[in-house]
Amino acid sequence: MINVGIVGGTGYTGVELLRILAQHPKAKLKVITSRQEAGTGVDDLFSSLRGQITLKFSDPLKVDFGKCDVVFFATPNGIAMQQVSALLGSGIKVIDLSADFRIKDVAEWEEWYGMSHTAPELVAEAVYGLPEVNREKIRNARLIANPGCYPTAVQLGFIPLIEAGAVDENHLIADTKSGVSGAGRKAEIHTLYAEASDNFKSYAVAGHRHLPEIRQGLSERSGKPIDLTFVPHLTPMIRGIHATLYARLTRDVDLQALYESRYANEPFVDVLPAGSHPETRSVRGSNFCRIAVHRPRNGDTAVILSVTDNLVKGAAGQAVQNMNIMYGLPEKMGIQHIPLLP
Ligand SMILES: NC(=O)C1=CN([C@@H]2O[C@H](COP(=O)(O)OP(=O)(O)OC[C@H]3O[C@@H](n4cnc5c(N)ncnc54)[C@H](OP(=O)(O)O)[C@@H]3O)[C@@H](O)[C@H]2O)C=CC1
Ligand SMILES: CC(=O)N[C@@H](CCC(=O)OP(=O)(O)O)C(=O)O
Repeated sequence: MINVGIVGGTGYTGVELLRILAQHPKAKLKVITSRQEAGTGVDDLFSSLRGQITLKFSDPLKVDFGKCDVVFFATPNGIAMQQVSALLGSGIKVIDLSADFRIKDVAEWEEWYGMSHTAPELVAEAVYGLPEVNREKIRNARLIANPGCYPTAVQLGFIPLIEAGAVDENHLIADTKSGVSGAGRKAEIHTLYAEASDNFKSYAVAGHRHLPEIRQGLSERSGKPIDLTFVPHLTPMIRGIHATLYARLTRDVDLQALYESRYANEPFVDVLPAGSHPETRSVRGSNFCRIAVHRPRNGDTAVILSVTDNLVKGAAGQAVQNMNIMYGLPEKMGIQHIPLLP
């Protein structure tokens, strides 16, 4: 069994980790923290977990992770980096769902995240937890930087085109939509029901912190710098990411064949039949990324549609996928949930 700790067990990604790991055949939850709910029974706060988890939330400042093999951080940016060094030093592996270790250029990270990095020496070692790209590195990693929700959907959508060198890589466009749970389980005006339930809006058009993460990942696939315009939107739904990606083709390519070939052996990337329009509800609660490719009027613009559940493939499910790989388990173990329909 893998003894697991979760820091931040009451947030949306933390609760998704609880949902998944409570039924994971090889995971044993040992520590779950929450400052606000310390001492409360997990299943008292989340009745859907009744009969699944008997632990109480621990105070993160008083907890001993010594009995854990791996600790997941489902905490705001800037928290994991304060604790990872000590955990690694104790032989405990870390899977960080925050952005603390995703961007290799520490100065760039500090600029976008507005804080000084307290563990810069670990950034180089951290493995970016996108299995479709880094599976072999993930196998032997001590520290995983789990990708963000938008970067997961956008990179999986663009990667086959970038690897094939088939597009103008300096004028990529990512038009992305997220459910409100992407903002986290905290009281903010813009995520209140009265504000978000009957509204649709773009935000951070001038620059979103996922831009450097996506640029880093796609530039690595290309072997040279790429650039893209990334525009996120907040949609009146709870969970889901829908990315509409645009790229100008620089040579003729059979998009359907390219994507089917690239993702043929990927357990969680589903390339839909030609002409499809993937819906976020088709991945709700599951670890799948469903992709459809289009070339309107057979012109020189590729339109790629990519959908994920921001809390699963965009966060907790991908984190457990990475854990499975790190521990030599079947990659789909514990994350084979079929989406809830309709
Ligand atoms: N929501 C999403 O779709 C995605 C989120 N992420 C990232 O994952 C991380 C978690 O996101 P999300 O679950 O939405 O966040 P939430 O705001 O929903 O939850 C945050 C959790 O962290 C705990 N926490 C807050 N501050 C501290 C602290 N100083 N020390 C220890 N624990 C703390 C909170 O509990 P308490 O305050 O009681 O301790 C809570 O359990 C973030 O970095 C986010 O950017 C990544 C991909 C997708
Ligand atoms: C709707 C919404 O607010 N989404 C969040 C995405 C949060 C996320 O993915 O977290 P990381 O920054 O750790 O990747 C945002 O746009 O900031």
